[in-house]
Amino acid sequence: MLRIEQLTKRFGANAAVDNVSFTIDKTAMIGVIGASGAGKSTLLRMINRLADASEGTIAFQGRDVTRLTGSARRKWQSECAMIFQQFNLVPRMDVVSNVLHGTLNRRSTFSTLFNLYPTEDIHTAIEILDRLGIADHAPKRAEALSGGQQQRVAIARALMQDPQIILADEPIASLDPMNAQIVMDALRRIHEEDGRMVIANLHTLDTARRYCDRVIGMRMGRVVFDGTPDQLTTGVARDIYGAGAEFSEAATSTDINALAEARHAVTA
Ligand SMILES: Nc1ncnc2c1ncn2[C@@H]1O[C@H](COP(=O)(O)OP(=O)(O)OP(=O)(O)O)[C@@H](O)[C@H]1O
Repeated sequence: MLRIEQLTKRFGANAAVDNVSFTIDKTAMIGVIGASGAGKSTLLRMINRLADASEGTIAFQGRDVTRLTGSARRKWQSECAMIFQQFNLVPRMDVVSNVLHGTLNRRSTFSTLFNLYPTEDIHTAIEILDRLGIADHAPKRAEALSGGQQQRVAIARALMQDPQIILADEPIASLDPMNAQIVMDALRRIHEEDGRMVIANLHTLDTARRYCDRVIGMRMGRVVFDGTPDQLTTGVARDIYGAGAEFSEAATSTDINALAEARHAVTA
């Protein structure tokens, strides 16, 4: 499905991503972890073609997407929708219009200019918002929503593109544990129910273990771990983060697990 081969991105003398290769041969939810500066964002941005590779190839379903240009590149970008830590919504625009922005790549300049959306697209946008539990907020300005709700709007915008892959760059880094859980649950459900591949950069180990089928660990631009959540032991994590014996998992925790356990205790 997705084959990354010897992918490198250099910024001057610094290789942000250094000779990375891996294959994802079935739809899965993948977590990419690693310390700040390990190259996680650069990797995702290259897959989405927001950044160009210096060397190597990215192929999806046998098609090389590494050097697409113009409309072919834009088409690829809608096949692998990206969501970001800071949501990247238009704050003063209403929620449903933000979601409809997901169709920009396939609309004419004229209709974009005058905000003309087909009724069918408006219905689809509302259905997606409903699926994510935020249809009631459709007419509100995006800036009036909480962080967790805004991230769900961003996910809805991504789904509007009907992508095969969702690339999530630190999707919960700005959220409190409860909203982090809601957003991660939504991504997992989208993967399971729609069969979409999800690749998420995560800064916390517990989230990667809890939600992902496979975890890729990066350190200084290289892949230093590629395995299942079970294989991601504290010792392995220490190597990925380049930390010593003082390494504490708590430092990379969102407390999603603690929150889930607390809920379980209340309902038990
Ligand atoms: N546009 C750029 N110009 C120059 N250097 C860059 C640029 N983007 C990233 N880098 C460098 O590439 C390296 C990897 O950065 P990247 O943002 O991919 O890491 P990351 O693992 O996503 O980190 P974080 O978790 O802090 O977002 C860093 O050394 C960073 O300074």
